[in-house]
Amino acid sequence: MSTTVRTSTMLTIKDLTVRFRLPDAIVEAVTGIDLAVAPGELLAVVGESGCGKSVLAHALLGLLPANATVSGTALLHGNDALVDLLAADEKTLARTVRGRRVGLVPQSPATALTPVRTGRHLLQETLRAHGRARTDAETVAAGVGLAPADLDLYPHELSGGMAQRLVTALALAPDPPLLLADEPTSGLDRPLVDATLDLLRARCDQGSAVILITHDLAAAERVADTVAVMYASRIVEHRPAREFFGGPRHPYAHALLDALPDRAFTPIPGHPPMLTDLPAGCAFAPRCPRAAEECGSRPGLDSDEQGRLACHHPIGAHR
Ligand SMILES: Nc1ncnc2c1ncn2[C@@H]1O[C@H](COP(=O)(O)OP(=O)(O)OP(=O)(O)O)[C@@H](O)[C@H]1O
Ligand code: NI
Repeated sequence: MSTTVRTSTMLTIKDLTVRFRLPDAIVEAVTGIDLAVAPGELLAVVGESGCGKSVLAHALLGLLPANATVSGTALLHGNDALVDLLAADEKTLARTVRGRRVGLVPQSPATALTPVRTGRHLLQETLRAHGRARTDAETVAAGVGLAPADLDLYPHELSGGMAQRLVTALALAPDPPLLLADEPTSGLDRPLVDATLDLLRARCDQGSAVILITHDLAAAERVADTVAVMYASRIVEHRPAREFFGGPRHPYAHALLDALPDRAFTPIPGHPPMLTDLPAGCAFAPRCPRAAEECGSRPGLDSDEQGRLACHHPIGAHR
């Protein structure tokens, strides 16, 4: 973990907002996200189910369905030309961005894999498509704990955990400078969880940037440099991992940590709000032990000593 301020950036997201049109409602899936990630940085994006984590990743790669409206900018830096991922056309995204400059470990590996090809075929095809034909598929597979024999299986013959490892290998194979890993450890046993996390960490240490989307706070604690907490489509806290795990300031972030088995193991009462019907004020207020009258107006995401926080009554505030 590192608390140093980085000067270069790999991706700069400004005011990213995603709405889904439904026949009788609008889903406020992602709202006003400002976020940056630097080469060598592992940013963990955490939060309960349905808070907008996957939609954020899909927006960056132009993978949202037709009922979505996206606004904002997402500048991808790096050795290749600067590109705004939110303004780029499908041809640019398909030819130069997806896979090559920005890798995605998708959340649902089973649906992401072509059913009629073995893992070996898929991996070799990916390596070839990205100019890495001389890289051995078995070596890449070994990195995620897949044996050579596993590669000869078809997707339907893979266990959930094996499919998960295969999609991770497929995302890593082109060696993208930015990797979006959406719940890459789901369905894995603890040793494989740790091995996958350490693999992502190693990529960062070699200079890649990784955005790790996870509901597993323990995973984030193991490898993240920075943590962004999402609640009801917005970032509510963002700071270096060391400070975050040492004592988050947002009551929601605190509750998330308290829910961990090796901490208080206390579930958060209630449920997140419906994204079709968000309250005007702080979205967490109805579940928050610190909520007061001011929380009826929504707090801005303001900078504090180490990061950013959106809360009228943060933990550790001297007032
Ligand atoms: N195509 C769509 N049309 C309408 N609503 C959608 C669509 N895709 C996603 N949503 C909604 O957007 C919200 C955010 O979903 P998202 O998948 O980003 O959540 P998440 O944080 O990744 O949750 P999980 O941890 O369960 O993966 C959810 O309320 C979801 O129902
Ligand atoms: Ni998701």
